[in-house]
Amino acid sequence: METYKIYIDGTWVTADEGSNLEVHNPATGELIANVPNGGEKETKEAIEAAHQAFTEWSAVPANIRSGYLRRVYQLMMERQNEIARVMTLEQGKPLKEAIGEVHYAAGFLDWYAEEAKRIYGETIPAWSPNKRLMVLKQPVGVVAAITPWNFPAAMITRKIAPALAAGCTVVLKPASQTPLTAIKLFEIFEEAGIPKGVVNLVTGSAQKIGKALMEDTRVRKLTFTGSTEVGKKLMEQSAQTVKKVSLELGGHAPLIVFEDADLDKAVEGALASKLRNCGQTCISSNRFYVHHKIKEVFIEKLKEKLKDFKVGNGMEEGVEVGPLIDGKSFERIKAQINDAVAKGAKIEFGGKAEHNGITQQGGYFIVPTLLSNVTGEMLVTKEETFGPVIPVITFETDEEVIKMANDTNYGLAAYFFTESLSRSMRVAEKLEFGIIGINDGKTSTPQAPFGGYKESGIGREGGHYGLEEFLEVKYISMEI
Ligand SMILES: NC(=O)C1=CN([C@@H]2O[C@H](COP(=O)(O)OP(=O)(O)OC[C@H]3O[C@@H](n4cnc5c(N)ncnc54)[C@H](O)[C@@H]3O)[C@@H](O)[C@H]2O)C=CC1
Ligand SMILES: O=C(O)[C@H](O)CS(=O)(=O)O
Repeated sequence: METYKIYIDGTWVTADEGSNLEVHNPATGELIANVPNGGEKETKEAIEAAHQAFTEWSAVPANIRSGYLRRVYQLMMERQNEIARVMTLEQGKPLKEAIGEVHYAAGFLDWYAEEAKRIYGETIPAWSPNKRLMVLKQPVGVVAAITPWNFPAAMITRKIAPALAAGCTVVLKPASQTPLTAIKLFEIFEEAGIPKGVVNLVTGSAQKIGKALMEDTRVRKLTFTGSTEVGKKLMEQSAQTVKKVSLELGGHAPLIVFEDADLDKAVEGALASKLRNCGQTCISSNRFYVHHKIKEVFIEKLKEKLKDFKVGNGMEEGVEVGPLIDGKSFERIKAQINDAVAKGAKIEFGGKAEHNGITQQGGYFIVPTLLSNVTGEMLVTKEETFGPVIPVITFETDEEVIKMANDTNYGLAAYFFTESLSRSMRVAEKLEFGIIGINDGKTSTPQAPFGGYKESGIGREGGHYGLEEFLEVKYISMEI
């Protein structure tokens, strides 16, 4: 069994205590690797390395920093099969989807290699003839990045690419379920020649590593992707040293099918936004609001398509829906389905939840489950699902469905299908969500701002917005 190392100050090292964390294959439960169980000591060493490297790295000319990012992009694309295979082994997503994620993740390097060269300041006309006013953009400093298990490559590059482009240095703590993809990326960072201390990787106790990062005044920025619950905890901890924060948190996306929708487009969009990564994404549609006049035909069309989806081990040819990440997710989703049925929902398709019983660390599969007669009293309409469940709720008027769609503390993504231009603008403006898909269930792309309203987070990642999160604005007033 391979035991990997963590990357601190340009060196691969083990954890001081010598203990390791196990990594399991969620499709089979088998143990696939060990990684260092790092804690406060390793985290402080990583922060010191990033702090020491910052002065030099932030002074590297933008076009040189851009060159490093470009080299990382090239190496990721050359190694895409190797990275994808590791991702499927530790996260479970089908290999084809893993390749897609590597391309998406590399896309942030491609985008920020260019953005690095366009960090412009400005001059401002002074009101006094003997004054000159100007604005500089400067890197915020040492960045703490904490990432989730569901997109083990893209959530890392969506943070590290803009951070390096801005001239920041980084300490990353990846999810304990998916450290191997992070290690692959750091092998590439090293091969691309990124100077020692600029990027640092620590695996181990989330609480200990998080606490050390949040308490340290040298860490000036937290960028976090994960649950709203953990995001709130980290936001509280970062307040003690007033760090800048970017939080990409949970979601509970509505998907609305209006009476005039192109139903084939709506079915395609619904499945794309629902079954990607087995529904384990923060922007997956969670609530399907369908106009009552087209509900039956929509459900029949969905059922027809669902029959084609093969559930199984992501390494197998043709599998499109992999396993859930762990037993906790499996139990939560089963409970949501059972709660809905107990309160009157009908299982139109799926509903079969099976565990191959090998270990508690894996083998959890849920067949995509389509529920009708769903009402607002059911858990599926209130709690984030993070799994392949499609609850269908009917509506009659635009005002009614917008009210229901907005009735959540989340505000990340929302989708709707209509052929009316005026309805498109009216509804898009009234939905309280940071990402809106109109006749489109696949909205994520490196050049666009990703982020949410309300308890789905603070700040944006991607596009030029994502770079601003790692920059300070400095105002200079000069008397001449
Ligand atoms: N808005 C977005 O872009 C995304 C949101 N999510 C949300 O995250 C959840 C699922 O992902 P998970 O990884 O299970 O979320 P999670 O919040 O449990 O973990 C996310 C990361 O935080 C770390 N962490 C957990 N407790 C911590 C603590 N006390 N201090 C420091 N770090 C800590 C974990 O080890 C992991 O690296 C879902 O709610 C999903 O909606 C997930 C991915 C993307
Ligand atoms: O973890 C997630 O859900 C991602 O942020 C969604 S995406 O950006 O990979 O689409």
